[in-house]
Amino acid sequence: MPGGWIGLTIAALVVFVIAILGLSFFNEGNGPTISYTEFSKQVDNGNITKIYSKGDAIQGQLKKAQDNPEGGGKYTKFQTQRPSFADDKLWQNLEKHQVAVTASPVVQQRSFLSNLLLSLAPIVLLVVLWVFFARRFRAGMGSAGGMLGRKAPPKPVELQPGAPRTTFADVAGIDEVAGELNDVVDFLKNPDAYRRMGAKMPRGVLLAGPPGTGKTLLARAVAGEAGVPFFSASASEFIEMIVGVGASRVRELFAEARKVAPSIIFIDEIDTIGRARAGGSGMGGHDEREQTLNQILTEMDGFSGSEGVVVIAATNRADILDPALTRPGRFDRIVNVAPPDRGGREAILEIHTRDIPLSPDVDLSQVARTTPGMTGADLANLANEAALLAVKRKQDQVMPTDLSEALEKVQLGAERALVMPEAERRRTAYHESGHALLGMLQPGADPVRKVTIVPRGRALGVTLSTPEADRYSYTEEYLRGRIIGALGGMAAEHVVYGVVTTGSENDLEQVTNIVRGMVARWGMSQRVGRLSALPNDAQQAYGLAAAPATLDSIDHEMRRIVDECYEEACDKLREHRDQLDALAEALLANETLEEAEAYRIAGVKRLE
Ligand SMILES: Nc1ncnc2c1ncn2[C@@H]1O[C@H](COP(=O)(O)OP(=O)(O)OP(=O)(O)O)[C@@H](O)[C@H]1O
Ligand SMILES: [Zn+2]
Repeated sequence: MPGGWIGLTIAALVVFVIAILGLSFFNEGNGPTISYTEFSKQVDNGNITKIYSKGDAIQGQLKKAQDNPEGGGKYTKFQTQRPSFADDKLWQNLEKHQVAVTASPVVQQRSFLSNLLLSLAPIVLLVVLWVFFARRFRAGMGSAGGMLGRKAPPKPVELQPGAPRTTFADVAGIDEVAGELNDVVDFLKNPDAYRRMGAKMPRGVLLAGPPGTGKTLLARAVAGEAGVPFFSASASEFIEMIVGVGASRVRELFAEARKVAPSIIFIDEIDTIGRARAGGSGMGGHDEREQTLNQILTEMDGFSGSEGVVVIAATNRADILDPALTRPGRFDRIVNVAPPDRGGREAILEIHTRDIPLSPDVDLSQVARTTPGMTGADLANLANEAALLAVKRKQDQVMPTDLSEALEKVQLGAERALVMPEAERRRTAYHESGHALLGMLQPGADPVRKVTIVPRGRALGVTLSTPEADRYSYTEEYLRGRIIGALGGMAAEHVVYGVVTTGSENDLEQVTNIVRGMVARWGMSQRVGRLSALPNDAQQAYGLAAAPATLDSIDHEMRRIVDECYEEACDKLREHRDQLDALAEALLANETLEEAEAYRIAGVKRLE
């Protein structure tokens, strides 16, 4: 247990310091140490009154004070050491000068230092005990730390009862996300109602999204809405500490939170400890990470679910997280926090200019239009920079020019390109419109729920289609429709620009998966026939493998189907070009279109 050796180290240091102090204290009392030559001279001069000797160590007193060889005034008391090889007539000399000599036997006496230590032993014991109990006591209070290089752990931030609370009103542009967190708030407000019904609440919520999208803000808002204490820690702080401390800090944090439950624990940057474990245990830092992660998982497993402690974690790398973290009963609720669209940006700007006097000429919706790609943090920064400029210029209001100059500054200062070039936005708008329009036109296809050109992860835009009800099997027509829809983005770029970009990688992956299944697994190609032409593991274990000729025809058939679908996609888009244009323009203006809006703009009646 680290506490033990930390305590011992401290005690040892304390003893050491006291010993040094004690030594110098004793030295003071016995005067400076002078050379034996100097001592002999004083004896010859008859300037010694008495000495005390123990072995060859001599302490003594002068008649007349001499200049201190160590500097700092005069001395009368001194000490010195007689060299073992000295063959002077010391005794005769002392006698001659009538020096009083006292001596004590060497054998029975311990050395000066051990004498000192022995006399200090009770004190040392007390100090050790004190340190030990103080540490235990402090650890029990959940705030150990501050001693000897041990980094003081972050103190849980509880919301002060009187302090202004963060609420959902402070969060804008991510309404869906706030909605998803509403039942967490509800639960925290009234855990008893849930307990009575035997309902289990999610223990962990994972907020996933790029930096600055308001994940921390959201977690605070959940606490604020529910009026419960908020404990915040950053996962990286756990592993910066010395080995073994990360896990105990986690334990402390959860213990504190349980004491005041219902409450929220927020763990930022969970990916720093929650990365998928690369096989095999690595070096020290690695183990520390794992121990800390395991402790978090253990604490979460320990929840009965009705204790009312909800853990909210944030990451911008949800893709690399250890699957153990997202298992049921842990962070089983993943909430994606995307950068805001135009409407969202306007709302965020409104929040962050609440306390800034704006000139009536300032049009926030115009500012929102010119800031695609910016996150809530970027916009908060923008508003602040504009206010700073206005102050510098001694204006009493923020003018449109302040905002546009602040925007330039913010964009220049930001490392990443905040704003997608207009040409690329337009191309993305066409790409997504292609997916969406073909999805709408395809009979039997899943309805288009949402189209957006707000980037998510590595995707520049997203078209979301989900079925009305669960599907258990698929017709060939449906699968072709899916392929056509997936090729819609590339086809739209082809039709509108005549060239294609790299933006269709994921689409093509999806297409390949579907068409491989059609040809090699589901018997939808006459040429390959009704057989499972890509053997599964079990079949392979029996040595079953597709013949080269079969592989050839699979390849041929996959290409044929995809080529046919691509032709059809391009033809359809050419035929419905004005609908495609209308969708793309609407996307450029609004960035996100919901289902009803999208169908209305495309002029397509939803096929039931
Ligand atoms: N949706 C939003 N509405 C209002 N303000 C926002 C929003 N998103 C971010 N902000 C502003 O940006 C600041 C920083 O956001 P926050 O720290 O919550 O982002 P984050 O997603 O936790 O970022 P990181 O991943 O870097 O920790 C907030 O304090 C707030 O002022
Ligand atoms: Zn696409």
